[in-house]
Amino acid sequence: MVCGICIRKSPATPAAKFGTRGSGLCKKCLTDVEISSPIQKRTAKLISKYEKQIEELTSQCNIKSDECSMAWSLVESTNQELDRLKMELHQKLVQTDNFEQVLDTQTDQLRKVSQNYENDKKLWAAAISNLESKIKAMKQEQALLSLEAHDCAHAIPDLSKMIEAVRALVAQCDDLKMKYHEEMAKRKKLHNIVQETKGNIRVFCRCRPLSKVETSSGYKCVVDFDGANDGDIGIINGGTAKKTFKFDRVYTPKDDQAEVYADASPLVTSVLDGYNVCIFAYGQTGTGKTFTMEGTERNRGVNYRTLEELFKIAEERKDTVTYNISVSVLEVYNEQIRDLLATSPSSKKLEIKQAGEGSHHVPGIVEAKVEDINEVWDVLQTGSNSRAVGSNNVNEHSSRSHCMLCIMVRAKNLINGDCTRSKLWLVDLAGSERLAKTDAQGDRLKEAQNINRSLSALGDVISALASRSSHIPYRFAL
Ligand SMILES: Nc1ncnc2c1ncn2[C@@H]1O[C@H](COP(=O)(O)OP(=O)(O)OP(=O)(O)O)[C@@H](O)[C@H]1O
Repeated sequence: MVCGICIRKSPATPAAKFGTRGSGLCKKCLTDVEISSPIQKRTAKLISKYEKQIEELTSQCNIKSDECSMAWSLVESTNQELDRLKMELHQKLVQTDNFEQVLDTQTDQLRKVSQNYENDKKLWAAAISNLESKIKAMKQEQALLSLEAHDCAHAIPDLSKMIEAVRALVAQCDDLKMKYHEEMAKRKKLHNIVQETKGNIRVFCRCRPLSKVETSSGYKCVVDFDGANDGDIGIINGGTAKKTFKFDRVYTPKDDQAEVYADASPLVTSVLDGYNVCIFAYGQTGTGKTFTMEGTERNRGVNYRTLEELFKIAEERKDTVTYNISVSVLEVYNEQIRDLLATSPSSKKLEIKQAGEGSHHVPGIVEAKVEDINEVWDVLQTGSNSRAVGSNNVNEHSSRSHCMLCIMVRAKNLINGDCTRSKLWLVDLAGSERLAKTDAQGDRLKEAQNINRSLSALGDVISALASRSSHIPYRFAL
């Protein structure tokens, strides 16, 4: 800070004025006192001296006053300059503050950037070290590969020999494959020729053992199995001569389900080869048709074993043939066909239509696609349940209805593209006993007549087929 100093001219004080006549004004009492002449002279001298001094002082004072004035204006201009500088300083301070803020922000940013940089640096350092170790490993691998390549280069002549050998093997394999397929085709043909030679129609006879009830009631077996191995059975009927019947094969009561199935088994191969096959059980009520075809859970019959074999062979052939298998189950009762797989009863009457020579189908019947034996068994259970629902007494009903299981096989040979369609019918016919013996009336009579008609028509068809007749009377059945 610069302070201002004000210097002014002092007002004229009443100084003692001395008269010319030797008197003067006393300063203390301001009275005019008489002054003697030497004093007067000395006083005048002093006065003159003082006056000179006063003049000098006054001029000095004026000079000082001018100097002061100049100094003052200097001070003022200095103050103004100072104010300006202050302002400037203030602005600079504000600017500095702003700069500081900007600096702080930039410092923060810089710190963050620097932190990120540090982090990135660490990451990159880790990545680089990782890459370095990978490069090292790769270099080692490359060195090993170089060695191997080096070895391989030596082995190239051997390799060429091996390639030649492999080519020869592949050619041999192709040749063997071709031969295999030729042999397979021959086998298929021969297999089916064998089946035909055995007879397109084969009749097997199975005699069940006497049941406990029959034994305890005193019944005795009247069948003579002496010629069973040659397909002969004799019926001993009281005193009359033994009647002998010839079959393709006879199963005695000792023969179990597996033995019975053994003869049906080759027919499964025929079905998968594209041939139609029908296996049916015919006989009086209670003779064991259902036991032979269906069997029990512990003692499976022809149906289950056939299907099991069918899927087994299909699986074995899966590399060369794809099979598409579906199943239909129907019941024929009183000349009416009932679809046992239909979920809702249909008002439409199902009919058998001839699709080609010896080939028939039932339009509208459910064909359930099956992938394995378990699925087939589920389908069969559905059919069986449906049969039970259709009757109050399923056993009583079943012996008077024909139950037909149809397995449709569509095959595609993956090697030559050949496609075949074939059907396997497994039929449990109605009991034939009532044909001759029943004296039933009403509904039972109608049932008996229908069974009679259908079994007789079946007999006609079979004998026409057996005699290779030009006309097969399929249309009389149903
Ligand atoms: N080979 C056999 N060994 C043991 N038991 C058998 C044999 N065959 C049939 N049975 C038994 O005899 C009884 C009658 O058999 P099944 O019901 O199969 O006769 P069916 O001919 O089908 O009769 P239906 O014509 O009434 O349907 C059943 O209890 C069955 O278990």
